[in-house]
Amino acid sequence: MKLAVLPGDGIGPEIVAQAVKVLEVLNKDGMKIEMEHAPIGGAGYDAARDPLPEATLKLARAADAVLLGAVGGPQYDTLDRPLRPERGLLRIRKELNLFANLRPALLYPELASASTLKPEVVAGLDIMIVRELTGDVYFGQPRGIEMRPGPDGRAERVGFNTMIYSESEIRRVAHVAFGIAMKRGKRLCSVEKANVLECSELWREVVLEVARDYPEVELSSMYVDNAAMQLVRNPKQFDVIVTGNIFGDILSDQASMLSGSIGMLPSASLDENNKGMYEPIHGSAPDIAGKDIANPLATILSVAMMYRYTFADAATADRIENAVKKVIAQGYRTADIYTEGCKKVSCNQMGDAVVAAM
Ligand SMILES: NC(=O)c1ccc[n+]([C@@H]2O[C@H](COP(=O)([O-])OP(=O)(O)OC[C@H]3O[C@@H](n4cnc5c(N)ncnc54)[C@H](O)[C@@H]3O)[C@@H](O)[C@H]2O)c1
Ligand SMILES: CC(C)[C@H](C(=O)O)[C@@H](O)C(=O)O
Ligand SMILES: [Mg+2]
Repeated sequence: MKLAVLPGDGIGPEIVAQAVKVLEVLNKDGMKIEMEHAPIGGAGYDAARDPLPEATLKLARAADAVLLGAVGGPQYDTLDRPLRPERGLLRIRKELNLFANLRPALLYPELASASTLKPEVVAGLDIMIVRELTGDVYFGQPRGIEMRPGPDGRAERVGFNTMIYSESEIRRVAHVAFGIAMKRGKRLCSVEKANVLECSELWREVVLEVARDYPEVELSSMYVDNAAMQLVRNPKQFDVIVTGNIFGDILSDQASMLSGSIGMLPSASLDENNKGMYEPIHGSAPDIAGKDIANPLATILSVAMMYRYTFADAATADRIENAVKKVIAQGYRTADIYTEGCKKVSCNQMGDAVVAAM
């Protein structure tokens, strides 16, 4: 297996190094994963004046899977938009056609007290958010900032983006979500804003059409503002959520806090053949970068997802997830999930603890 490893920026290299330790253990046990590192995001810009250097994209295309840390940082925020780290991430998702982004929010029982919500609200939480990843307002044209006449007739700046979905884009991600629901609790909630947006109206219609192929799945629809509220009021009402790119981005960060920390949520971004890119849902966390205090578990759990979805090796995925369960049960905590009485560890120490638990 060939794995493209793209650490990126900020805490990216720190957390990816811990996931690489886990992969090295698997290699020692005979797995044969060939890892090749390449720059992306700000690191890509620094190396090649491109947030997605040609060589990185070539490596990612040739690889069986991609492991990514995170991109972005304040030093890049004033670059022209096409040169910004985030654009490199969006481009690799688009280039590899990774339209289905799986973001599981799962609460490890010992972390109930790390969540900012009451333990009884989050205990037993297990939600899968399926976020469409290559469409929506992220990629819609036209977009830009330009001068237009203002209310007083004088020119003023106007910023605009386009929210757009075709029925084929909605249909393919809906099929992925229904398929996942079939393997879980058979309940799917489609989240949109059909009361206001035509784009969402079409989303709702197409999801209803796809539902005919999955009579066993109980489908509901919810407006995104209500969904944001319900996720905090009673998150356990959800099994699988399917939603568009921007709503999924926001709701998954929100859902991450139900599991104790954004540092706990992994993700898989898949194409139609389950080839994929794996990354934590969080960003490069510039505020804690270089301090060896970031939580690497979301990245390590992303490696488990890689085994489950791209390599179809559930036993290895279980092995990694069980090691994470074990270190949490043993009381190891990075700062973001620390509660009194636990063992506070650094990013590196957490990686070592997972390796020891394998
Ligand atoms: N997929 C990605 O690469 C990705 C995702 C989100 C944001 N970003 C980028 O990251 C930069 C920072 O964005 P932001 O601050 O809005 O979001 P962020 O996710 O980087 O950080 C938000 C907060 O969560 C904390 N945090 C995040 N990951 C953590 C971890 N593993 N362990 C402990 N704490 C963690 C951070 O310290 C910060 O306080 C921006 O440049 C943004 O564009 C990248
Ligand atoms: C950095 C940004 C482009 C990205 C997104 O919005 O998709 C991030 O927030 C994420 O959730 O992966
Ligand atoms: Mg996000």
